[in-house]
Amino acid sequence: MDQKWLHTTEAEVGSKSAGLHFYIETVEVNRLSALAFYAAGESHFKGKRFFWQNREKTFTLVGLGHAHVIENNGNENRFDEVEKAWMELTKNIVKEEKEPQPILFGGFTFDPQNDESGEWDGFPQSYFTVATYQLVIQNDKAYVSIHLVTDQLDSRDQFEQLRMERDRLIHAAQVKELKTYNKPVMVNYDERNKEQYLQSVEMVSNLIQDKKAEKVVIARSLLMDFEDEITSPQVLSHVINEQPESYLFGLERNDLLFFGASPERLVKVVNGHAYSSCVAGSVKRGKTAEADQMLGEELLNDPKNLGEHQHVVNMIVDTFAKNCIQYKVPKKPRLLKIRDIQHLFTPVEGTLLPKATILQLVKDLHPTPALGGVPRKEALTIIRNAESMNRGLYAAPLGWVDAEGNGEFAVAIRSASLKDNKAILYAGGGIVAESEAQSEYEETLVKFRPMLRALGGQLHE
Ligand SMILES: C=C(O[C@H]1C=CC=C(C(=O)O)[C@@H]1O)C(=O)O
Ligand SMILES: [Mg+2]
Repeated sequence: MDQKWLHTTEAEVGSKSAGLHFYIETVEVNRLSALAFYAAGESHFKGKRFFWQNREKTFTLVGLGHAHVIENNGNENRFDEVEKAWMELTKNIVKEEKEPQPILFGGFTFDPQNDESGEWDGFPQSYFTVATYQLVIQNDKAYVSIHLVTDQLDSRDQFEQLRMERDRLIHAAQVKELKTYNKPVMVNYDERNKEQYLQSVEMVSNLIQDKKAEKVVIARSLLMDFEDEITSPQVLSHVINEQPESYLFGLERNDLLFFGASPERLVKVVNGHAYSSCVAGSVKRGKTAEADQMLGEELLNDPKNLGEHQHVVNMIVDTFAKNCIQYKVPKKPRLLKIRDIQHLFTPVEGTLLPKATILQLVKDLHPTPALGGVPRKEALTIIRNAESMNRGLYAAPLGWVDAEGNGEFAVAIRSASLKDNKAILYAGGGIVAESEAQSEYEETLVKFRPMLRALGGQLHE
């Protein structure tokens, strides 16, 4: 097996009382399949895996096993708690130039105050892990790191075992031919609470006409039953093959897999520079190039969608104004076209003030009016009352941060959760005064498509 040893290091980490040691060993390996690496963890690490790929496909991350878990059930302070725990764990780590560092991957649920029972029962409000085996593919190079966080001073034997398992995983992932996976066979499909959703949209749009709020994003869910149990490499393989223009993600916790293909960045930080994107306002793709262009032109000039969009721009710009030395934002939105849908899109970027961190930005930005509404607090109360579901990680910040404070979070839309032989898909849309229930309903159908397709469901095409 071709692999180049890069370095092994050890640091004393954690709060003083914890007395923890963080052992890291990184090797560079010949190009391998990220999905095959993930799949190689099927028997040993099921329920403790994650997969992430950025929109540009320049960064792929896979985690198998848990070296360390940071989770909590806080509300407002949950972002600070995760940040503090992560800083404590990594403060003594010596950074090796040009090599991936330990990465913390996970998400914050959409709304800790939602107590609706369902597939998210028992899921922490913040859930982050450092993988035992971390695969990073970037700049055409692949790196596999072993992470061990332990209170044992002499971990040589344990580490030797970890190396053997690492070599097995690498070997399994250096496949010549990629495995192909069948589509799941669906046996039942249920648009849950469709009537209630239509009524909620009416009700919320009336509230907005009465000036009780300016914009509120209302979502619904769809249930699919399958003949057999589905594995997470199986669904991820379809998402990877079918949704090239999006952030691709999968996060397992026990018997739940949450996965999706989101076009929307919440925030990315690279060396003190921050990037966000306002994505709100939608229309379907056209069947021909001309029809597609016409639909796009209409979207760029449609007051209802421009209204939906502007709320997001205003809020993200305010957040950047507060956290940045300088920032820039284009005057007008442009189009973001993905496989099934086109959106209004405005990128925002800025140079961060020294005290601003990625997790503080996530805290300030979540939920943007593309997922929550305006005013934020009123919108969240309306959502809690109007939606008969718990969003869990749907529409929530999901992503990663490293020890230097670089990282990226997407908003986990176009997503679904999977347990045994059942999947629940999520989609919503921004309701404003001009919203009509039927066309909002149709917009959610388009937004369900990516996950519906990945799961072998019927398509309204
Ligand atoms: C809430 C969702 O989409 C948001 C992102 C882009 C466009 C949206 C819209 O036009 O309504 C939504 O704000 C979803 O896909 O479930
Ligand atoms: Mg919309």
